Amino acid sequence: MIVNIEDLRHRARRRLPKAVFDYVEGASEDGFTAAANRRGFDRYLFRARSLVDVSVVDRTTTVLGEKLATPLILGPTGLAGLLAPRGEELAAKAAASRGALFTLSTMSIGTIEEVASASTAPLWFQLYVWRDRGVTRSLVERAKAAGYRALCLTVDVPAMGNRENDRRNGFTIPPRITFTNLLDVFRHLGWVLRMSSSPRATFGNFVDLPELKRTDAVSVAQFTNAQFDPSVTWKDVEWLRTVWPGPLVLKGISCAEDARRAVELGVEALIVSNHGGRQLDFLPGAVDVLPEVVDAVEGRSEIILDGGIRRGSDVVKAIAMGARACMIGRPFLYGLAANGQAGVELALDILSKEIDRTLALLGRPRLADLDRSALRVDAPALLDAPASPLRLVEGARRLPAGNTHG
Ligand SMILES: Cc1cc2nc3c(=O)[nH]c(=O)nc-3n(C[C@H](O)[C@H](O)[C@H](O)COP(=O)(O)O)c2cc1C
Ligand SMILES: CCCCC(=O)C(=O)O
Repeated sequence: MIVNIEDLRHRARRRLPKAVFDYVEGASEDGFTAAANRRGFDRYLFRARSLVDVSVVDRTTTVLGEKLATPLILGPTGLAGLLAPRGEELAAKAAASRGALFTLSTMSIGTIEEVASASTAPLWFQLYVWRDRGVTRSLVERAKAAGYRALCLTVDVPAMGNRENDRRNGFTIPPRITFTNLLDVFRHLGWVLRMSSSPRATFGNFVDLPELKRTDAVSVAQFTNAQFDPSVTWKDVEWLRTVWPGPLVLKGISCAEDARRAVELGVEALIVSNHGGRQLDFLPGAVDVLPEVVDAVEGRSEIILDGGIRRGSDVVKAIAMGARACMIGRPFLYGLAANGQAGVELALDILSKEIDRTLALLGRPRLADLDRSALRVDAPALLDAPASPLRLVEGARRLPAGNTHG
């Protein structure tokens, strides 16, 4: 029986070949940051108020003017179409049916156009800047033509993180059957059969790219390191402003200085994120960095927290700290692998119901009622530990009141 996100994870693990599950689950190097994304939430405890009328709970919010029925954004995830045929389309449909927002990765299997025509959800397009600016510009123009609402530039991949499992597993695009994974593939014939109806097993937005045509199988790191431009700077953010007319979002902000710089350039939303612990290891947990960024931005851009959300209570904590909404990656991918569109809907329902229940128990029936006075930072052992990442976010201890959400 599936009652929470962890149950969905188990189901996904059973249904996917090892190399595919490991790609989804994988963190970089020692996995410190991926674990810190979860541990970070343990430092925030609630201050509940009693005898509040919670007969009506309201978890609606707006993100960049878009009204959402739940404060959840499906994050950009490359190769989601390997978890279920037309996986990105299914996830975008699930977002539409639950009033959430969907972000399509540059590195998706479904194309910009396929996903836009499959779903009525508000869509963002996530951009990686290619060495070939002609390719980059054409991605941006395609996203504009297909009606994506915002462009989300990911800024934490100047090089692909060191995902050692993918190397051990020999994970490639398209996936290959090798001597080492033969038995495992045989054990997952259901997946093989399901995937046989997939339109392709490679990056859909680049099927015409000679590099993809020439090579029959490449590792993700090989391909992305060859294509992504490591020289991208703030100048490129300014350039994107000239080619993209809509709101601009930066994903992967992890300190106050960058947040301020983004605000100066008029970036409409910032995603506090460490890429789910898949990039630079030994960054603090995303929620540990959140107060620093919220305090630096002072309400001039919207802030989204991304990384480690597995419970509705995590979402409530992030919003109380000053985020407008949360982005999720693996939780909806587990759902997608477990049961396609219905699985993603289940992941969204589980989190949304947990949010509702938490708000009721906390005595804050509306998301807009949340502020830092709903929290305590109450883990003395962690607070006093000299190496605690919390030392980096001194502001978190002060917990000033004031609604940063509304
Ligand atoms: C399988 C997988 C693929 C991802 N691909 C991308 C991507 O193409 N672009 C991007 O900006 N982030 C990508 N991410 C990062 C997610 O957008 C998000 O930041 C991260 O998953 C959040 O952490 P969580 O999984 O704990 O929710 C990917 C994450 C996963 C798990
Ligand atoms: C598949 C290309 C890379 C996607 C990515 O950003 C990630 O795996 O985290």
